[in-house]
Amino acid sequence: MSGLPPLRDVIARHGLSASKALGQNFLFDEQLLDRIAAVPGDLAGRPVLEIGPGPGGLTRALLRAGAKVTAIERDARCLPALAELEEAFPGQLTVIEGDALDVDHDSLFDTPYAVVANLPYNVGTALLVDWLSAKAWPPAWTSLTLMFQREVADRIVAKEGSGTYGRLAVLAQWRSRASLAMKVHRSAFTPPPKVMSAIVHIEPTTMPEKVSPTILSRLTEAAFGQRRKMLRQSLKSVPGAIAALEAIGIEPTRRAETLSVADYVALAKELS
Ligand SMILES: C[S@@+](CC[C@H](N)C(=O)[O-])C[C@H]1O[C@@H](n2cnc3c(N)ncnc32)[C@H](O)[C@@H]1O
Repeated sequence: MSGLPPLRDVIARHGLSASKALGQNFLFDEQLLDRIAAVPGDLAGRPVLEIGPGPGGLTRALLRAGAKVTAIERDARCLPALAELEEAFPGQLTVIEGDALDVDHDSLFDTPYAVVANLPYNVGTALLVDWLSAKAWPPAWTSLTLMFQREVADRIVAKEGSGTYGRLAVLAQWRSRASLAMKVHRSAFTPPPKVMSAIVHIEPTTMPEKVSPTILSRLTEAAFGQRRKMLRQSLKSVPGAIAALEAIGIEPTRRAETLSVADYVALAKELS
């Protein structure tokens, strides 16, 4: 949008040197930021939770798209730059200073909300696991649009048979649809990180009936914990699992990564 100063100027004016400890790699390319903000679909008038707005590059793009953004940022140095955005888009932005891992996100919204974030790797994965483990399904979030290291993005969307397929793929796909929305080159960030990135987009689907999330989690933990072993060995620690394999016609000589997400769901259902 016209009227906003270039992001590089905002950073210089507020002295926002990127902090390595906070995993800060900023995006300045406003066209790229607009493309990321378009991934969740039309955001006009919709509530959005943004984690880690930093100097506000992605925040601007979300505001331009008409979203009503609630943003949680840990680095107090960024707040003056974000306050300028609050002024430029009256009534559209609320900023909360704090650690996103400590905030109850659902309590910030009265209606379902989309999540959009460019986060440091470890925080992003921890939050992703929390969002995907929501007790109520469908959850309060309508979609997750998240930047990850390319290798983590691959693990989230992986299909059976691939080397990156594991617990994270099953968790992200058993009651959601997860797709790789966009690859982002490391040179798009300032400073550039060592590795490539990608945006993953996740939407909840119908939760399979009569499947205990706890049992599903226990199964994938045991199976992928010893992914090179045959299931008859790796699943020994889960009571009833070997019999359940046979009951649904899965050869116990197979290995964890050969079972599809649907196979794990069927197995968990048999045990639930
Ligand atoms: C990779 S930078 C992205 C900044 C900006 N969204 C962009 O795309 O240019 C990550 C941001 O997350 C913030 N951050 C890191 N850990 C956080 C946490 N636990 N809770 C909230 N924000 C966090 C950092 O301070 C930083 O502003």
